[in-house]
Amino acid sequence: MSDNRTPLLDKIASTEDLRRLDKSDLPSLAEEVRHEMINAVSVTGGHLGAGLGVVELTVALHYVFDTPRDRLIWDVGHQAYPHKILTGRRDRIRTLRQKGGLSGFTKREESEYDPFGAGHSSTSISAALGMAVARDYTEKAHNVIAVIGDGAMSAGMAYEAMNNAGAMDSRLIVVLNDNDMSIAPPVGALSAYLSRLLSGKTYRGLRESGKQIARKMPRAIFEHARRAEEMARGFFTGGTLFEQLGFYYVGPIDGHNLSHLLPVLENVKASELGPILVHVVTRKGKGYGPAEAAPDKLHGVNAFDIVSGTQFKPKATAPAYTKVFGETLVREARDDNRIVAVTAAMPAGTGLDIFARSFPERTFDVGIAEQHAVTFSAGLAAEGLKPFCAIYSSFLQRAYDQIMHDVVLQKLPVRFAIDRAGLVGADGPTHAGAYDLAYLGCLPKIVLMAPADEAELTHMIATAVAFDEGPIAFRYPRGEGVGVALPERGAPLDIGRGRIVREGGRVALLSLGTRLAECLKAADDLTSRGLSTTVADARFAKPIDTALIDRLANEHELLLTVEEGAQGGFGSKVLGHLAETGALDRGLRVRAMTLPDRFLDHDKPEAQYETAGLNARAIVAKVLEILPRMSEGRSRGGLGVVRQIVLT
Ligand SMILES: Cc1ncc(C[n+]2csc(CCOP(=O)(O)OP(=O)(O)O)c2C)c(N)n1
Ligand SMILES: CC(=O)[C@@H](O)[C@H](O)COP(=O)(O)O
Ligand SMILES: [Mg+2]
Repeated sequence: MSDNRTPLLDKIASTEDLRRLDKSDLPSLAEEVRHEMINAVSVTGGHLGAGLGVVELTVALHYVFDTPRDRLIWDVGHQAYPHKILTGRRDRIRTLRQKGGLSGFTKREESEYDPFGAGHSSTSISAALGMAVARDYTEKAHNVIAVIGDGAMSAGMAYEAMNNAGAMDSRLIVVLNDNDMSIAPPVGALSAYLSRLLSGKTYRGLRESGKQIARKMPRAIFEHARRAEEMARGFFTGGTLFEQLGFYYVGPIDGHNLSHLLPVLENVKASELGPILVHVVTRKGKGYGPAEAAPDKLHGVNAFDIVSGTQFKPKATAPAYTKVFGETLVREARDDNRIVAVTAAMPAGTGLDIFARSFPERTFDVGIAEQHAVTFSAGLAAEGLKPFCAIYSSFLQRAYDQIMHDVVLQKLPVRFAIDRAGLVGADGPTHAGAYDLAYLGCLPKIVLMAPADEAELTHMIATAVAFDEGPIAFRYPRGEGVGVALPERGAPLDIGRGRIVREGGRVALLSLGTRLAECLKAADDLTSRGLSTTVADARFAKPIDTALIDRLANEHELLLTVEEGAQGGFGSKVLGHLAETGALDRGLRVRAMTLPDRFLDHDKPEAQYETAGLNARAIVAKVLEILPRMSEGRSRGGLGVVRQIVLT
């Protein structure tokens, strides 16, 4: 608060206003931002701990740098809520992740202060380097700053970017926000290295870090000496990894102490050095007890009670698919010691935390490194183990070449457990599991399954355990199952065989995955309109069950496929098959219902499916849209009664 008790935040419409404040006001401003953020997220839910940890850093960066002219890029973007509050979006902060509201990540369309959109991790240094090189090329002079977390720093892409940046002299500032946490506790040698880096050093304040920078100026002199100096520092003084990669390392700095942060950032801004890495140490969840105490559990939250930190979770009516996966895999692994599990920094998100509790020595968290996770799994499989590589559908996109080149081409029996398949709600388009059916379905010989409910998931896990001939994948959505009884043990399925769930006469709905429940609702509705409807569960997107498809095609007037995936997936395969067999020439009506060919914004999942036209209502509408036309055609041939039935 300022002296007259007007909140400082009320005076800040833009970062220009922030920069007009006296430095002495900044700690109070930071506290206000923190309270504002806690308040907002307590209502909206969202990513809590990461943003709280960078409140002071955010204030300092906008105070020192001339944003948006200077480009500030937040890695992942899940920590950008304080940034949004300070960059003209405070009035909409309580719309975070709600329909029509602010995105939970940075987004170019949303603000000029978001020069690069994110959601997936470890892209910031590459993007920032590209922007820095473009700036130099166009002879501009602004700064480019990437802020990347210690977790995100575990991904290969960050090193690809540093490798490139370290060999160039482009002025680029990377702030490493080291809170010693990923979503789960961080893993790997780099994390251990950062801890060692900290343990030997006390925080550097103004004088020390000022010296760190001053040592490296002026640019002209430094340019000549640069390589020699780097080598000397690297070899003789045991310089940091970052220095050896060609960066100037500044830090470690207490990221909650504005009187340390500001002068260091000012020095960094004033320097003309090539890539600089500022190592800032923060605490995830800072300033909110429950988030500090359990940074993993309060990484992402539902709406919550601020006093107790208790989250408001709707009562579950069925177990989550993720939990069913974790528990089923434990049961399978008790009988098969070749089963091992791989996660890329998402043990709780994928349910492998459950597996890890029973089999810690058979669980491998490789960090945010999906590409490595896949090829590492390929190696495990090559030696006869049964790796279950559990990765969210959208993050698996990262590892496409590894899937093709390291797994599928070599026919290695890696089992892909693809969580968050389909629309995911508040995380929006970056996290939607829309494409796996298309991007995996075109790979030769891969087996691709999608359970209709949680019991089917247990069967598919058993199928994957039993299947040793090559790669096999099963994809399932975020959230709860449908509440069916779970079998004691899953039973392996016949590869490539679907099932009829309900027999009808005129319309056939062929569902892949958990839209089956919507298909059954649609079938009830259609039947009540006189359109007897068969519902089948394809189970396999690859190989498709051609016998089942041919039967549906031969015995019905209209065949609709329904899947929670983009165009080019299961439906395309069915259409291709029917075209090939001549069923289309014989007058069969076929439609593939998929996600639309556009990105869908964050919203509640049910609302997203309504927008996507992939629920019971849309299925019924689609059938009614096609059959009147069909009945008109048929009526010329004497089936006029159809029209009458449909229109009632
Ligand atoms: C490619 C990819 N894999 C996994 C994730 C899931 N994820 C989001 S944030 C996060 C942890 C990031 O840790 P860090 O960079 O240290 O940021 P912090 O949350 O600690 O601030 C993970 C694993 C992701 N967003 N992108
Ligand atoms: C930022 C990020 O990528 C994760 O935190 C993600 O939001 C988790 O999603 P789930 O809640 O579906 O695990
Ligand atoms: Mg971290």
